[in-house]
Amino acid sequence: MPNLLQIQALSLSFGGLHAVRDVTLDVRSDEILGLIGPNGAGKTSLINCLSGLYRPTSGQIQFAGHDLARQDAWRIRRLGVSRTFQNISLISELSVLDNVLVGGHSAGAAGYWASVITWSNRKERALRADAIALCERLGLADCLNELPSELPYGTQKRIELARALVHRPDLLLADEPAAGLSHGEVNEFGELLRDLRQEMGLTLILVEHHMGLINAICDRVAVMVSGRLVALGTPETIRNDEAVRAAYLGGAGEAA
Ligand SMILES: Nc1ncnc2c1ncn2[C@@H]1O[C@H](COP(=O)(O)OP(=O)(O)OP(=O)(O)O)[C@@H](O)[C@H]1O
Repeated sequence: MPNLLQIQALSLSFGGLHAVRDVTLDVRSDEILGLIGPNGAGKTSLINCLSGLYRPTSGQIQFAGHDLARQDAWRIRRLGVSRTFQNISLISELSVLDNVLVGGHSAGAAGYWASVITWSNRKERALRADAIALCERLGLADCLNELPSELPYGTQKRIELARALVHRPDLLLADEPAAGLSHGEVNEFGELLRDLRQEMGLTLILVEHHMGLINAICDRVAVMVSGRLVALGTPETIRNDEAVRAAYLGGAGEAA
């Protein structure tokens, strides 16, 4: 499989704190790559660099022929990279459908309001139809007009996922999507991600502490410790890697 994303010698520092240290990593088209590591290992910081929320201190990020390392977040999103956040960030005053539509609008160059003014009605209608179809696919058809806060947590997670997928990204960065879900919901969510990868031709980077989910759906797993990439391989290889077990799996990661 060709590489969709190439991360080369990427580092990010906050003053003297090295959150990401010299990470080099290729992500293949259509793969699900798990990103694991203890708390504070730098997983979210790496994702934040990929999505343009943080500017890396040094290094390169090549995505489908574009250099992302010094791009603004909205431009990265328009190039086809989307993300979900550790903490659900839905807009409580908007309905489920409007929350999802905001995801489609924010892929525009100047953000939601400018695009509301400039988008043609035809594009608006197409986006709306697309958002409704996606909501139906994610099991949200019955709650399109409800407020997210009145819905169960697992449903809110699916709304967030719909919002990230509505502009049809090529790469989805999912930051702890299983956090807070029950055992059954985690399994369902994993199956959904795997199916969506197939249906939408998605490539996924999945930051997760839930090892059951990582083992169930990831093609490869990357392990970060103290900002560094310390191992990369199939879930089975990573499970049996002594150094990884010592650094991580024997500690925080075993719980899930
Ligand atoms: N904006 C920031 N300013 C200062 N330090 C930060 C900032 N963001 C992250 N850090 C620090 O960078 C390090 C890596 O944090 P990061 O959140 O990337 O780790 P993580 O692997 O995602 O952890 P967790 O699994 O707990 O989410 C931590 O020491 C954290 O405190």
